[in-house]
Amino acid sequence: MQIYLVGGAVRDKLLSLPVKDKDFVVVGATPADMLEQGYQQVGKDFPVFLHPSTKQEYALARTERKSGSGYTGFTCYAAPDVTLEQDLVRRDLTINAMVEDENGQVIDPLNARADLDNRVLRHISASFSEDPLRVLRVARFAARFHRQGFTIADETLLLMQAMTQAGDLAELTPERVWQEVEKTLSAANPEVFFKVLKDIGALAVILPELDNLFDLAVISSDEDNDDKNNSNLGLQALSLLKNTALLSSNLAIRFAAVMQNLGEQQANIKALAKRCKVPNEHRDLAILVSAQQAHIHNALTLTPAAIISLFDNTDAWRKPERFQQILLTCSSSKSKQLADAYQPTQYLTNMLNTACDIAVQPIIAAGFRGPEIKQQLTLQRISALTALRA
Ligand SMILES: Nc1ccn([C@@H]2O[C@H](COP(=O)(O)OP(=O)(O)OP(=O)(O)O)[C@@H](O)[C@H]2O)c(=O)n1
Repeated sequence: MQIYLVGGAVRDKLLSLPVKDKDFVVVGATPADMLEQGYQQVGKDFPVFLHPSTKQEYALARTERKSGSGYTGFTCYAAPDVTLEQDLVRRDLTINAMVEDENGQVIDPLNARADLDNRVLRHISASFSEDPLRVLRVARFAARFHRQGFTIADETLLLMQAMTQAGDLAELTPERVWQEVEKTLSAANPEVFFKVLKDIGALAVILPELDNLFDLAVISSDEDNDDKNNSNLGLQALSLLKNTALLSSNLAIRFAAVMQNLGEQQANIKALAKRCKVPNEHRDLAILVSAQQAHIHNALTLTPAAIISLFDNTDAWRKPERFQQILLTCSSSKSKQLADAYQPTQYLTNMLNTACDIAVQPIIAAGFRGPEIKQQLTLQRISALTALRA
């Protein structure tokens, strides 16, 4: 049997990027050969094995044909006579179809190196369309490798568009969509993913709530808020995401950034989050940002009572770290200002620290009971903020 390193690890190595997972393809072996050597079988449908000590994935070379609809509608043929080239041809992109042998020699039967060198994301063959998830994967790779200069080949973009128009994406469950979105949110330029999907009509299918924003004009006249290129709320959402990605790698913050223009339509954030099983932390941050951003942008003009309400509504008392995440997400909307020049951050942080200094024990000691305690606390907090502003 011959064993080769394959896929993302070879690609990332050639791009001088850190290699995360190592996948291997095994040519000329049977499942029995693998088990005999101590490998553990993990794939039910595919012959995939874990190495006895490293636990890395070793898959027998296989050919795949789509036999029905859905994720499981594949016929897979793995046998010792499947060649390396046959295994590579069934894959998605040329840059993902190079291997490295045990001596570190790159083997490239599909001539993928040229695409890697020219920074092109190109599908390998028409069988790309057998897996609709690949439409999202290509958009994700475009987001991840944008900084390295990668663009999608015209013919690949056309195929992705054709697959979308043919309704292929309906096969994707919301959970699989979210898995790709989540992976994308950690990419260097997550906004590119959404832009690619918008351009080919796929965003309307997988995230219609976000897609609708592209039909809504930007109405704010706030000078330093508006990038002239942001003619609609969708484009503006993408530029907010772009700015936020420069400020934070936190996925909840990045998710809240791209959702924040749903503003008035928080029901849509809830619907999207429920359908896609978005983690609660992400959902809650997105809802709070979209609900409170207008108040936060105007923090310097708010009355002390309104500031205390803001802290109540965001539960800043019990969750000061999340409150900082809300501020960070809001700060990214000021595209011409750096985040540390966003005045509400320092201002509200000072206010919160001051209000938090009011202790509850003296209020109880003074004889207040039940709901009166909260009322007194609020009054004293408001007085403290009024004194601070004076
Ligand atoms: N829908 C898919 C999923 C995977 N692959 C192939 O399987 C390899 C491994 O897949 P995966 O680990 O998901 O992706 P990587 O390319 O390794 O990228 P990442 O760094 O995101 O894991 C890919 O390189 C690609 O050759 C494919 O052709 N079609």
